[in-house]
Amino acid sequence: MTKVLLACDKLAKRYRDGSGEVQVLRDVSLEIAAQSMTAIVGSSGSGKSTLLHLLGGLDRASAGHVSYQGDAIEQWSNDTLADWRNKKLGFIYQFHHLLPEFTALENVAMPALIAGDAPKQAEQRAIELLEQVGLPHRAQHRPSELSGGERQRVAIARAFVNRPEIILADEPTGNLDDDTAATVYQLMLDMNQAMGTAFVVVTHDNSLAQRLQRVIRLQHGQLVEDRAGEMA
Ligand SMILES: Nc1ncnc2c1ncn2[C@@H]1O[C@H](COP(=O)(O)OP(=O)(O)OP(=O)(O)O)[C@@H](O)[C@H]1O
Repeated sequence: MTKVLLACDKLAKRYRDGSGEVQVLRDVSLEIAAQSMTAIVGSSGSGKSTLLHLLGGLDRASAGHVSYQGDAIEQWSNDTLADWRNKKLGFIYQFHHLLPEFTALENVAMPALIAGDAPKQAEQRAIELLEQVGLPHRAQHRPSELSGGERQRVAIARAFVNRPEIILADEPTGNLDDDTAATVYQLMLDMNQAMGTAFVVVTHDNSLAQRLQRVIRLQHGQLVEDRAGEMA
């Protein structure tokens, strides 16, 4: 049986605004298996980013549960959550969020240093990852000296530095042209194959989503479709 890494059960999220409550997610239950690749699609405002944030413990649900290997994360303290996010999860965003004053190498090494790795060890791991994403020659460049696709590849390398079990990616190719987006997608598929890291990828792009193993669709905050993609 496949190991379930991350799961949510009857998840709901409501926001209060001036005129009352807005229900952004309702009754979402799903399981993410180890080493799997899942796309979350749906129109703008359907709740994709909200779901990803709840799965990553970046926000708290209004109702329902998120569990990691069977442990309900809402029971954890903020310190435990932060430690879990640093060591077991990787995050990739639409805008790379690289630190502008640091080199590509330093950006990739940063989460390893935060996790307590020795600087030499963190640097060595960052060099290996920059090689894996095809950018060893850009290690000493700052983000402003890199192309959009290169920055996103550095962000992918950074997401892997602490050997996470799962990477949550929010529109990782949303800011790239079609060809660069396809290359970055292929890189994520290759990294999944090479390291067995699970991915949950929020995307607007149905054709890229279709290249993953599983495609989940949200509509008005509800899970309306859960089907196999091409990779299945
Ligand atoms: N902090 C907040 N307060 C109030 N409403 C919010 C808040 N965050 C998100 N929303 C609302 O929740 C809904 C879902 O937002 P979410 O960002 O999850 O959608 P999405 O599917 O990721 O959209 P997109 O594809 O445009 O990024 C939207 O209607 C949004 O306006």
